[in-house]
Amino acid sequence: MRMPQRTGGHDQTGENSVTADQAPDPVPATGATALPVAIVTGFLGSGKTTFVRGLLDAGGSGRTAVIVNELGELGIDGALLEGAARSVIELPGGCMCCESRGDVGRALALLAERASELDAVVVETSGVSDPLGVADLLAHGVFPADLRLSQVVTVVDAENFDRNLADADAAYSQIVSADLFVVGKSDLVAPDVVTAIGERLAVLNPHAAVLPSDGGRSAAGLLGEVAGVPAISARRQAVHTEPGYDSVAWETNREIGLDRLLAWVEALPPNIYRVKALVRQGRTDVAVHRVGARVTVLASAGARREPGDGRTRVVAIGRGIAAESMRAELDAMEPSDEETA
Ligand SMILES: Nc1nc2c(ncn2[C@@H]2O[C@H](COP(=O)(O)OP(=O)(O)OP(=O)(O)O)[C@@H](O)[C@H]2O)c(=O)[nH]1
Repeated sequence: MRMPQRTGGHDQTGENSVTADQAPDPVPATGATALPVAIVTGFLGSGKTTFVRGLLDAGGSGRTAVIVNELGELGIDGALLEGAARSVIELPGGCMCCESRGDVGRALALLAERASELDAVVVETSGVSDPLGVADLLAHGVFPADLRLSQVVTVVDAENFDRNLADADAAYSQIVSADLFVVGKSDLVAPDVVTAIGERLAVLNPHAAVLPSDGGRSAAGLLGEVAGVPAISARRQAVHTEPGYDSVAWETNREIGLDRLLAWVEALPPNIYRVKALVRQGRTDVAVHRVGARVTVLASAGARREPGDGRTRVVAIGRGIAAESMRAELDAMEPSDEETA
C-alpha cells in the first residue's frame, strides 16, 4: 500500500529558527507544584526511545506521560513504549522544533490539564530536532503555572559520534543544549572510545554531566529536578542551518516476509541513514532498526494481537531518498491475493 512521501525535511527557511535576539530568557524555575518536563533528544537512531523505555521501566511510578515526535509520517516509537508510560502522545510527520511545533504545544497543554495524574512529562524529540525549539515554548511562559522545564537529556551515539557531529548541525545543537548526557551504545565500542567521547562532551558543553549507562535508573531519579545550570538558556545562536532530511513512510496490512525485508534494509545505500519498521509476524510485531550500517532485529514489547490485525510500518530517513523506487521495492514485497488466499 502506498503512503504519501513526507517532503521538505527540516525547515531551511530560518522562519522558525531562534536567533540570539529571540533566544529564551533563562528558564524560570516555577513553583514546586509545576509539572516537570524533561526533554530527551539525540541524533537519529542514537538510542532515545531505548533510553526512555529504560527510564520509564526504572521509574516505575506509572505517572509519567511521554510525548514522542518522529520525522516519519508513521509513528513507530509509540508502539515501542507501549505499556510503560501513563500515556503516550505520538506526534509523527515532522520535526517538533519547526513543522510540528504547534502540535507539541497542544500536547503539552493537554497534559497540563491532567497534571494532577502525573509526576513528570518526557518529551522525546525527533532525531534532527533542536531541543531549543521545545524549551522555548516552556521558557516563554506559554504554560507558566503548570509546566516547567526540568532537564534536557541528550543521548549521544557512541558508535556514530564523530559521523553525526560532522554530518549534522542538529547533533551539535543537541550536545550544546544538554543538561545531562547519556552515552548510548557504549557496549558497542571500546572503553577508550567512551572515555574520548566523554572528553569531547566536556569541551563542547562543560555544563552537562554524563550519566552512567544504567538503563535510565539515574535519569529516572532526576526527572523532577530542575537542572542547576540550564545549558539551554546559556545558548544563543541560530539553528536550522543544515540541509534537510527526507523520510518515506510505507505500510501494508498484508504479512510480508521478514527475511526479504531484512535483505532490503541491509542493501539500502548509505544516504539512507535510519530505517525503522514494525513488521507484523503472526500475532506479534518485530522491530527492525538500521542506524548507519548496523541492522538490528528486536521482538517488540507491544501487545499481542489477533492474527491479521495490525499493520506493518516502515519508515526510512535520509538525504536524497529515491522515494518512488523505494516504494516500488516495498510494494513488491507484498504477497499477491493468490499467495494470501
Ligand atoms: N547495543 C546497543 N544498542 C542500542 C543501545 N541503545 C539503542 N540501541 C539500538 O539502536 C537502535 C536505535 O535505537 P532507538 O532507541 O530506536 O533510537 P532513537 O534515537 O529513538 O531513534 P530515532 O527516534 O529514529 O531517532 C535500535 O536497534 C536499538 O536497539 C545501546 O545502548 N546498546
